[in-house]
Amino acid sequence: MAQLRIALAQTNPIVGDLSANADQLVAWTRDAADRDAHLIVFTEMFLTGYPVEDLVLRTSFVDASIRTLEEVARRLEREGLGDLPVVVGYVDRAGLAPRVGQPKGAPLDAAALLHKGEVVIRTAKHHLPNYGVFDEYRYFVRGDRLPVFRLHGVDVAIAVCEDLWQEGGPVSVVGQAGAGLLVVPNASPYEKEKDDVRLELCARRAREAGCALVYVNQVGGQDELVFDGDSIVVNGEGEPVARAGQFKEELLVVDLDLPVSEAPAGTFPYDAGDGSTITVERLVLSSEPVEPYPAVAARVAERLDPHAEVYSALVLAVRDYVAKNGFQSVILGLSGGIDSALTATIASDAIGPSRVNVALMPSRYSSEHSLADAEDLVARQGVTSQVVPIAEIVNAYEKEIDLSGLASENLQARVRGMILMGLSNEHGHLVLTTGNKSELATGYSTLYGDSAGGFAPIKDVPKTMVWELARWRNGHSGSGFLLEAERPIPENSITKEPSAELRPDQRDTDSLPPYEVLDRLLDDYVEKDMGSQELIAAGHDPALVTRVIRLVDLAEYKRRQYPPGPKITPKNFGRDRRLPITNRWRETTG
Ligand SMILES: Nc1ncnc2c1ncn2[C@@H]1O[C@H](COP(=O)(O)OP(=O)(O)OC[C@H]2O[C@@H]([n+]3cccc(C(=O)O)c3)[C@H](O)[C@@H]2O)[C@@H](O)[C@H]1O
Ligand SMILES: Nc1ncnc2c1ncn2[C@@H]1O[C@H](COP(=O)(O)OP(=O)(O)OP(=O)(O)O)[C@@H](O)[C@H]1O
Ligand SMILES: NC(=O)CC[C@H](N)C(=O)O
Repeated sequence: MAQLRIALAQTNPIVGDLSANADQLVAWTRDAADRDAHLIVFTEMFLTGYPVEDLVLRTSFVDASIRTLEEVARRLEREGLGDLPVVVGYVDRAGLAPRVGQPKGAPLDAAALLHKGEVVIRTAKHHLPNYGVFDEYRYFVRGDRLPVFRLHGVDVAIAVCEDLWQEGGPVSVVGQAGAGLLVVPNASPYEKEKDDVRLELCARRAREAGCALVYVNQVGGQDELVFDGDSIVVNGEGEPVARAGQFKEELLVVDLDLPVSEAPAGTFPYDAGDGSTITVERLVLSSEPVEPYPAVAARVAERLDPHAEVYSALVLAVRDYVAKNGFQSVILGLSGGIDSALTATIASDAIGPSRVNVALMPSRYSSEHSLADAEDLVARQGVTSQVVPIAEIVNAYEKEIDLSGLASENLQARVRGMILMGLSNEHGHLVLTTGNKSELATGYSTLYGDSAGGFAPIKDVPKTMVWELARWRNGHSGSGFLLEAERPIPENSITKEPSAELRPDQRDTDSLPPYEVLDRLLDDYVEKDMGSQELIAAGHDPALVTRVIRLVDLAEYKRRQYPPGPKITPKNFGRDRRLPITNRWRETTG
């Protein structure tokens, strides 16, 4: 056996900023070298960021990715870091080396090994995820090899993200190739409770391969996705030996005792068990085991509880959307209700209350407690507020154009949307949209009104979870967020009955069933894709099934115009659920 110290770079790359990502790579590699690591592993497509979507279809982008990789290898050598091998993800193209059956030049979701100023290994993801939020058949061709490099006597194999999740392919030949360690760069987006799935997956693959496994995941927000980190190291029996924290950058350093190999270098084809042939390419970097040294205690970070996890995902998503898109501040309409209260709190926790602006915009139908509850939140959190009464603006509008009923109700929401966009234009604030998933599902929002804005932090949070998160946050001050206030959300905003206040005494339940009933039905229809017969068989009221399905189906056009917001459930509106707007398919109940 031989010891190796592995550094897992759980980093937050910026999509498209290749030079900033390269700078990060050098800085983290220096840190790993200072901590005497023998190998550092970065995340999938770290140099380009992930996902880069149609950027990979541009030759200039792929060229820049390859050029950046080669430059950073040379730079590491120049800066005295070339002796520390670096595994890093980037975008390459097929055809630089012969690959059977692949179009020359098609993009690859690639990983490389950098050593002594050179790119010594180039490989690519074999299994391309093409479900849920992933579209990788559109972008990439598959890799067909498993590189194995000998480092201080230990054979280390490299595979990329989805290769772990599917049977067959490179991971299935790791055991046959006799590797002593498998390292896997990942970009695995967050969804509730996915950390349990990942740990189980890593453990199973390690047992199958009979070797330790190092799983390095990205962290940070990228449009609708948020990456939670949760990098993991398991031993050959599948037992966890180290684990990074969630939603934070971290250089996780772990010492492993690994078997020494003497297999000869060379290239060998293996039947991968999925109809493909995987070529194992062996390279020897160094055969001499390192002198035994005192191991550092590995960190096994505690898991966040389910509410802390979702809340942290939302906070990180807002923080990164704001920072990565160059905003200094945000603005939202604060009604005294729970949706805008939770959105304001997430924003304060993400960027600090001094950068959060709220507009209190009472109308002729606003209840007294609405303004009082909104003012209460402002006082608790110290956000910057302004009161803009809308009654006169609405009156002036109605003097010129005759609107009644719903059209007149919606006008109020639209006037508010216009005020927020005006303040955004004037001061450069990002407008946060406050709708939750139950409203998005049923179309319970006004186009160009409360659905206006730039980023929608709680759009994937069902209303019942909005209340749960608000209660959780009030019970967890000092959880490491930027807002220091005790109980930042007014109790009244949590306990009062929800109302859009667009007409006197309006209640959400005038148009919608109680949210506990609605959310259960939406979960089955939207997330589990059950048809009407199945929904009724599952115990939902048939009349409600017909009504709610209709609302959901007819609201597709609204959802397409809704701002992006972070995915936290297994199926968000957006990348996970794509339905035609012009669509006459209706579920029947009989
Ligand atoms: N297929 C389609 N493709 C493209 N556009 C389509 C369309 N069907 C209708 N439209 C357009 O959409 C318009 C109707 O949509 P929209 O103007 O939004 O209005 P609408 O959906 O009719 O009304 C808004 C609903 O949301 C509720 N609301 C409003 C504000 C806040 C809250 C809350 O509590 O959060 C609830 C309100 O009580 C009401 O039930 C039509 O006039 C038409 O122009
Ligand atoms: N009086 C108001 N002042 C400021 N903003 C408002 C006001 N009323 C509504 N809004 C904005 O419009 C959004 C939709 O609010 P509305 O009251 O119609 O329904 P809601 O979904 O119950 O939201 P909330 O729980 O935040 O009240 C609010 O979240 C808020 O951003
Ligand atoms: N980037 C990837 O290949 C990610 C796919 C994988 N199933 C995950 O969510 O972790």
